[in-house]
Amino acid sequence: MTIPAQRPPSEQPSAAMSLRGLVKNFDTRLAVSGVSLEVPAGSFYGLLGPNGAGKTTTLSMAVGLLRPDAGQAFLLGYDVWASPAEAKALVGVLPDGVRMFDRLSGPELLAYHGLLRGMPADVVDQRARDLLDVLELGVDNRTLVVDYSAGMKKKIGLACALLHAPRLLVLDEPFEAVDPVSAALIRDILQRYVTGGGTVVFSSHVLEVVERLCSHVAILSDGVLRLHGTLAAVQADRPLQDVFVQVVGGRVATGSELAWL
Ligand SMILES: Nc1ncnc2c1ncn2[C@@H]1O[C@H](COP(=O)(O)OP(=O)(O)OP(=O)(O)O)[C@@H](O)[C@H]1O
Repeated sequence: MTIPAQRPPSEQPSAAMSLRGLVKNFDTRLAVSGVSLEVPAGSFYGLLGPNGAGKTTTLSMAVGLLRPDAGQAFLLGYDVWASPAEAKALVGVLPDGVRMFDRLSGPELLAYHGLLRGMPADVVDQRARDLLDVLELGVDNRTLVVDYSAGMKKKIGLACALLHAPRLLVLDEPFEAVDPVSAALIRDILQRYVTGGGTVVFSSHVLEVVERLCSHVAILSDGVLRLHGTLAAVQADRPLQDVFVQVVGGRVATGSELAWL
């Protein structure tokens, strides 16, 4: 039976991403415990949290890579599990820890992604060249992606996410392992993308980047959304670092740790 695509009531949903009560257990471990979040269209949304907080699990459920035990995820008005083709056509995803087809070169990987998305070959070719050039990966670089450095893998993953000019970008730690020059370049690309009407949701541990870029912030810990809203409201005139430590709790050093070292 074919399930009809559920068109949103409005052609322009005000939320680019809407998460409703997402839950995920891994065996006996509750990784995400009822996360609900509205990401306004046109926002630059930073998802923060300590290691193991549930950021990757939440984003994976949000984009249809991991089936939730409970809850729903809507992307630009489409239920990602009921209407996956419609939802995924509008979204670019940089997943964390998902294997790419890394026995291809960068240009081949982009061509593969573009053609899989049904884009015309000449458009794929032109955009792939632009992306490889801008991200300094080498337009004619025949190195296989498996042999790329960690930062280069991040950048080719970002290029794959951007290739079809999606309306929403969901990026899991896009700044991890990239050098400062590339990070500045990626910040610039993403800022221009949001200025042009796109929406970005990304996870990061780099608070300075979040503070500089984001219009909205959410802080997750132990699978629970602790705080979310506009950057100004979340900060309330405090450095984001202070808010983060206060919200997630922090171990206080006594000075006697690893005394044997
Ligand atoms: N496939 C899996 N099988 C079992 N447990 C998992 C799996 N994926 C994640 N977990 C667990 O779920 C919890 C949340 O993990 P997740 O990767 O979502 O955290 P994170 O906030 O992205 O962490 P980090 O900042 O370190 O990347 C952790 O306790 C992790 O050990």
